[in-house]
Amino acid sequence: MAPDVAQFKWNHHLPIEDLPREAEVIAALGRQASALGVPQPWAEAFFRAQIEASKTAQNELFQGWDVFKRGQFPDAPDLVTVTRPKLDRLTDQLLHALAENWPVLSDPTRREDVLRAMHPMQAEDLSAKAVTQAIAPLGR
Ligand SMILES: O=C(O)C(=O)C[C@]1(C(=O)O)C=C[C@@H](O)C=C1
Repeated sequence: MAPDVAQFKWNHHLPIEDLPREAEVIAALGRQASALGVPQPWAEAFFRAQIEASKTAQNELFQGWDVFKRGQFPDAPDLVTVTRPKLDRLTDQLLHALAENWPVLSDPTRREDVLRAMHPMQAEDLSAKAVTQAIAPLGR
């Protein structure tokens, strides 16, 4: 999703960081998480990490586009009507997956297993920095 978000922001010369949006997303997720049995502080830290990883990925894209003086992306989807609703659906799925797997995620003796299970993420189209940020809460 980060490239869709970044392309729209590039086209419209918008900053990558949107703190009011972050606060809104985190507050809503914290409430929903606790209703599903995932402690609110843990859920907030987890989703904050996903946001940090997203900003890292977007900044890395911007840096490359700056170097090559990239023009507009003609096919960038609209952030408000297309990409954010998609992100919201994905985030909701992620929240339910966390709730379902909470017994394992909250068991300190399973921490190594959880981190090992995240290894395939390294092969995805994300920098090591973004991956490390995204999975950090799982090792705490
Ligand atoms: O919705 C955006 O504008 C995004 O870049 C996504 C996102 C997020 O991960 O939720 C990430 C960074 C912004 O500061 C706000 C939100």
